[in-house]
Amino acid sequence: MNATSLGDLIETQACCEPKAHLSLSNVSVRYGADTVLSQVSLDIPRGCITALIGPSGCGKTSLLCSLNRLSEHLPDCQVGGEILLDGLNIASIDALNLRRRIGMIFQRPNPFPFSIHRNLDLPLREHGVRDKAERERRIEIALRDVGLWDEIAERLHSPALRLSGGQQQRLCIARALVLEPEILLMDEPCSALDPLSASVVEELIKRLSGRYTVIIVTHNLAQARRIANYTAFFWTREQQGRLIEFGACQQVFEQPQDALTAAYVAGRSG
Ligand SMILES: Nc1ncnc2c1ncn2[C@@H]1O[C@H](COP(=O)(O)OP(=O)(O)OP(=O)(O)O)[C@@H](O)[C@H]1O
Repeated sequence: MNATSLGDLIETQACCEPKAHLSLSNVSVRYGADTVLSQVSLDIPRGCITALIGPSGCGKTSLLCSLNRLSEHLPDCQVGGEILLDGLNIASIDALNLRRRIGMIFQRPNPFPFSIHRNLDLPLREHGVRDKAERERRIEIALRDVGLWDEIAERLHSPALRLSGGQQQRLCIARALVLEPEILLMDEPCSALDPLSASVVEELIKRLSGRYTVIIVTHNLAQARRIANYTAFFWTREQQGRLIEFGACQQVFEQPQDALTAAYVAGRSG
């Protein structure tokens, strides 16, 4: 991998604290006998947006799912190597607590088939927030954070599935935020939305950086350039996904160190 140290990278990215929030060492992902991602070592900077890019099938989603151990629920999936969250191995963290700290947003908005309010109240209850006033406080803050409060405050108890696709996706982001996470994993969060809703969600992701560490999988290279501070480029070699290059977004797009990266970001491959 052609990457400078995190300290060097941070100097070019004033928005970020120089500490790694997640540290990956030799992470690999297998489904049964097939290794689909091999030997990924990467420090994810705190409070920044890191985009994972690369052609279809190179293991971006598999990597994302291993970061909050969602992969444990995928049949035959085995994750090797070490993933540290603030220096602590995620294998040693209780899974419910880990998923509170590391929220996930999927490609297709997936609100629960309940009211808008219950979509946010339920996770709070599940995570043991017993005080109703506290739950209401957090629900309002989360809805304000995603810019939904003014749009839906009058109909909090109406079905979430009646919201537009873009509003549903923002509700799903609020559902993660209401648990006061540190990290948000986003798997192509805009790709199923119409262009206007996609740009609203993209703006929201930009606003969330700084407060949260965001790791976003995107096929939209223009989007990665617009919103990411850092970019990790993956490629499949010998049938295994590999991290080819990681660096400040501008460097990866404008001065890639690897010929594969250069071809991909220029649209000549993948
Ligand atoms: N649950 C699963 N069981 C078996 N193989 C899987 C599973 N999920 C993914 N794979 C395989 O792992 C490889 C990597 O898939 P993954 O979805 O992680 O790649 P990706 O880079 O996110 O692709 P895309 O950009 O198309 O979403 C692919 O060959 C895929 O077929």
